[in-house]
Amino acid sequence: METTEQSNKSGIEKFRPYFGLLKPVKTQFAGGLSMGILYGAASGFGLPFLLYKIIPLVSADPRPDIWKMAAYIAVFPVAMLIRSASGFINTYLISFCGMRVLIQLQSRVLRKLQALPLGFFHENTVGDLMARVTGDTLALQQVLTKVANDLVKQPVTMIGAVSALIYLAVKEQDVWFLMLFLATMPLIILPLRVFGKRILKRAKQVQAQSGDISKYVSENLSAVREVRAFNLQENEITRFDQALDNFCHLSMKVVKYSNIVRPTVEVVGVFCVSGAVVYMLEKNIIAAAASMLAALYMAYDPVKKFGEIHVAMKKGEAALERIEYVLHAENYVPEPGHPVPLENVRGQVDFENVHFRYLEEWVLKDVTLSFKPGSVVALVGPSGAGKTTIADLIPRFYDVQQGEVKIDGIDVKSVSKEALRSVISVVSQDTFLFNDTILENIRIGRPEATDEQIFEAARHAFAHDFILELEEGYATVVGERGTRLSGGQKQRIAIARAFLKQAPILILDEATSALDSESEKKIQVALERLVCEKTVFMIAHRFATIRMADTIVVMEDGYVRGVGSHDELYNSDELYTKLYNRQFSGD
Ligand SMILES: Nc1ncnc2c1ncn2[C@@H]1O[C@H](COP(=O)(O)OP(=O)(O)OP(=O)(O)O)[C@@H](O)[C@H]1O
Repeated sequence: METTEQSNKSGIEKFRPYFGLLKPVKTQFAGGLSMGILYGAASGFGLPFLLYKIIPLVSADPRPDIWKMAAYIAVFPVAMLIRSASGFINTYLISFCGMRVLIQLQSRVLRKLQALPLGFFHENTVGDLMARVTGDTLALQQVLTKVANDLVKQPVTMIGAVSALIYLAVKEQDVWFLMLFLATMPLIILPLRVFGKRILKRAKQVQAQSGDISKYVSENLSAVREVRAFNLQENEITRFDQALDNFCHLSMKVVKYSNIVRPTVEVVGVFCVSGAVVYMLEKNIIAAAASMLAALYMAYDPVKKFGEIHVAMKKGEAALERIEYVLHAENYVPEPGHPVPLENVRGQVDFENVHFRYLEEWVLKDVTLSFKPGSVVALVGPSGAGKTTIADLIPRFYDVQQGEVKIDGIDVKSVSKEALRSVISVVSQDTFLFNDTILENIRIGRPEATDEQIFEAARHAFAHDFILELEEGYATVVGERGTRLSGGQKQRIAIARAFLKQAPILILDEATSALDSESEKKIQVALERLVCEKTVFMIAHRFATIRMADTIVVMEDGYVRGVGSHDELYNSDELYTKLYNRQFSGD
C-alpha cells in the first residue's frame, strides 16, 4: 500500500501538491522570496562585481586620497549589511511559512484519521500511526527548518555567481576559465545523486523502524497486566533491544551518506580552485583574480549546500511518504455526495439482502431483517456468528458490500455520517472513558446538556450515588482510560451517556466480563429503563438480558437461522434451544 502514485515522483515534485498550503501566507512567502533573491544577488554577483570594480580604483596609481579610499572601501560593509539583513529576513519568513504549512498538514492528517473507518485502524497498529502522525511530522519539521535557510538563497547565489563568472569571462575575454568551472560541475553533482538515492532508501527504513519501536512501546504499555502476568518482561526487552539495534544500524547509514556529500564537494571544489589559481598565474590575469576567485567560491558554496539540502529533502521525502500513507488512505466508508436529511427518526431498521466481508470471507450472508420502531432485538449465536458485525453496520462503522441497511426507509449510505450517528447511541462492552472528569465524560452524550440533565441521566443509570461517594464527586478525574473506576462503574457511566443522548436507536454490546451481582442487577435495571421507546439491538452474550427483548435473532456462521420471541424459538429452533440450555446449565 505504501507504493502510491506519489512515491514514484521524486524531489520537489513530491512536495508540489502542498504548495497550495502556502496560500494563507502568500505575502510572507513573497517577502521571504524577494529577500532571498536580494541575498543571492548580493552574494553571488554583488561581491565579485564590487571587488572587480573597486580593487582597480583603490590600487590605482597615483593612489586616491584617504577620503575617496574610505568611500570605496565603505561599499563592502554596506553590501554585507544588505546581504546579512536580507539573509536573516529570508530565513525567518520562509521558516514561518514552512511552519504554517506543516501545521496545516498535521491538521489534515488528524482530520483524515477522524474520517477513516474502523477497518483502517484494524489494518494498522496504533503505535505505527502515532509514529506517522507525530514522529514523521517532526522529522518533516526538522527538514523544513534546515532547508528553509538555504532553499531560496543558495540557488540565487549560484545563479548570481555564474552570472559574475560570465561577466568576468566576457570582460577579460577569457572563456576557458568559465569552461573549467563548468567542466567540474558533473563531478560535483554525481555524488549528490548517488548518495541521495541511498539516503532516501535508508531514511525510509529508519522511519519504518521508528514506527516499529513506537508500536512495541505502545503495545507494551497497553498490556501492562498481561506482560507481568505471563512474565513477558524479558521477551519484551529483547524485542525492543533488537528493534533499537536495527534502528541504530540504519540511522548510522543515513549519517554516513548524509555526511559524505559535503567533504566530497569540498575536495572537488579545492581541486578546481587550485586549478584556477594555476591558470590565472599562467595567464597573468592577477588583476581580476580576487573577483574571479570570489565568484568561484560563491558558485561552489551553494553546490555544497545543495548537497545538504538534497540530503534533507530525501529525509523529508521519506517522512512525507509515510504521512501520505494516511492522507491518501482510501476511505471505504465515504460521505455521500448529496446527503439525504434524516429527520424525526422513528426507528424503523431494515437489512435487505445484506452481504458483508471484512477480508476475503463473507461474514454476513444474505441477511434480510425488518424491525419496527420500538423493537428490542437480541442478537444471539455462537462466537464469531456475526452479531457484532450486524450491529456495526447500522452506524456505518463498516459499509455493506451488497444489499442495503435502512433507517426509516432511507439507505444509511445516503445520509451524512454525522446525522446518522446522532440518532444512534452505542454502549459497548469496553467503555472508553477520557482522562477527564466524570461530568465531562457523561456530557459526551450531549455536549450542550446542562449539569442538572447530566445528574438526571446518571440517576437513571444508577451512577449518581457511587459518583457522589467519590471524594470529588462529578469532578473526579477518571484516569487514563478510566483506570480509577471499576468495570461496572464504567459501564454505568456509558449507560448515563446513552440516557443523556436519548437517540431513537440504541446498540448495546453486552459486557462479557462478569460483574458482581449487585453491580449486574443495577446495570440490568438501568438497561431496562434505557431501552424504553427505542429501537434496540442487543448483542447478547448472556441470556439473562434476553428477557428484555421482544425479538430474538439467531445467527450462525453469518446466516440468520431464526427470528422470533423466546417462546416461539425455544423448542422450535434447535440452535437457539441448544444455546439457551447450555447457558443455563453452565450458569
Ligand atoms: N475487523 C475484522 N477483520 C477481519 N475479520 C473480522 C473482524 N471482526 C470480526 N471478524 C470476523 O468476522 C466474523 C464475525 O465476527 P463478529 O465479531 O461479528 O462475531 P460475533 O458473533 O459478534 O462474535 P462474539 O460473540 O465472539 O463477539 C468472525 O469470523 C470474525 O473472526
